[in-house]
Amino acid sequence: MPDTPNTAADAAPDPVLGNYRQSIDNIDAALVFLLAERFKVTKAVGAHKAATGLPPADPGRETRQIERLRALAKTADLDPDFSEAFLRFIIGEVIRHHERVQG
Ligand SMILES: O=C(O)C(=O)C[C@]1(C(=O)O)C=C[C@@H](O)C=C1
Repeated sequence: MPDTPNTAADAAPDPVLGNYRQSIDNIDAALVFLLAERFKVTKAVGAHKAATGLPPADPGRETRQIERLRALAKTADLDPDFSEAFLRFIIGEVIRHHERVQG
């Protein structure tokens, strides 16, 4: 996976902190690629919805996604409230994209 090098400002004099930051940078890069893939798919979904007259938002689907993500978060020892807020933020952005496509 391609990555941009750290700036000098990121370089930590403490090697332990430096190693942690290297992992954080790798994880952040993965998140960006994962989000890019998700938005590629939702862009296609938005085009499909516009072409077939489906509404931008599907609240039932969102409820099921959030329920599932909250359960996964608990299993992963991640705060379920944070996970829900994160997913709601992304879905909100997707719905805005869908609405723009529908005009
Ligand atoms: O699954 C859909 O119908 C989508 O448009 C995708 C998505 C999502 O981002 O996951 C976005 C909006 C909907 O309200 C539900 C889910």
